[in-house]
Amino acid sequence: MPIIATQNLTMRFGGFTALNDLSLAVEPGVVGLVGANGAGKSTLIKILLGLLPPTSGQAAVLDLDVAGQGPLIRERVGYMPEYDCLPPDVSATELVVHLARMCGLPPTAARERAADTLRHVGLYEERYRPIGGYSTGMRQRVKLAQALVHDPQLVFLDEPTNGLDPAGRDEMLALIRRVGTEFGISVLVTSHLLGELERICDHVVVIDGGRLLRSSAVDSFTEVSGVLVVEVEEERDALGQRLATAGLAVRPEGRHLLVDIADEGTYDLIRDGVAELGVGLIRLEQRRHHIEEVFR
Ligand SMILES: Nc1ncnc2c1ncn2[C@@H]1O[C@H](COP(=O)(O)OP(=O)(O)OP(=O)(O)O)[C@@H](O)[C@H]1O
Repeated sequence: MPIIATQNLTMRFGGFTALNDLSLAVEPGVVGLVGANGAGKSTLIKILLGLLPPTSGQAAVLDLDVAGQGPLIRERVGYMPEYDCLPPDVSATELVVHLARMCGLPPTAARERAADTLRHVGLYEERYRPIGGYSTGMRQRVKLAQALVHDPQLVFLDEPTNGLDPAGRDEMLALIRRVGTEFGISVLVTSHLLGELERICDHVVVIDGGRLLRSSAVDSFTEVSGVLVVEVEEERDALGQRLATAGLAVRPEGRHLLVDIADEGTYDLIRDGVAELGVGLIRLEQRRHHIEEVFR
């Protein structure tokens, strides 16, 4: 059963079309929703939560119709909004316990669930301090915790890596992947960066100007290419010259050489070249496409 299905979904704000005849079906797993700023990602999420009635078309989440079953959808779906409106003078614990109580959990269960969830997202002692003093990364974690505290089947995460530095981004992406794999919760995560979603998603939906560009498994975006990545401990350029002299198409990229695979003999030529130079071979693998290349 698809977790999200839309049919000819269109959303107009006055004369402006934010979503244009969008039809898609998404299976459980970690799903990326990619598009430039203004592509319509947040609008789609609000429609899927039953908070914004579409101009036309249908949409269902977990087999529930957004038109009449919004409250049931929101019971089963967690939502991490793009912009935060976290109260600065309460602690993460107080906020998440409060939101768990609002979802209907009894007091003791709400406290236990909040503590577990905050630990899972990586907030420990600091969870007792007021949110006003938190870093952007900690605030994003609080937003993630409140989306997870009522044990949803599915979470919508709107730009969860916004404002994070590279290390913070990596940690957040790893956390999102764990939500999908270890906690068994399906995820719809938005980003304007294709590259970061490629690393953690099973499936990617790309929208542009409110229209569907592509909806496919990440594997099919990142098929192996006909290029080998070769990394040696030293003598990269000498190896490159040898391979070029032997007739191979070779070019340097960063610390590696990229070698076009002509035929099976290509592997033998690389092996012989490395052996003759007496250097250590660190990496020899077929390069995979990156999603970004598909859209370039
Ligand atoms: N309530 C509204 N009234 C008028 N226009 C709106 C409204 N909400 C969204 N839009 C417009 O619809 C388009 C899509 O907005 P949306 O927020 O869905 O984009 P997005 O892909 O989430 O981008 P971002 O990451 O920048 O928020 C934008 O051009 C936006 O200005």
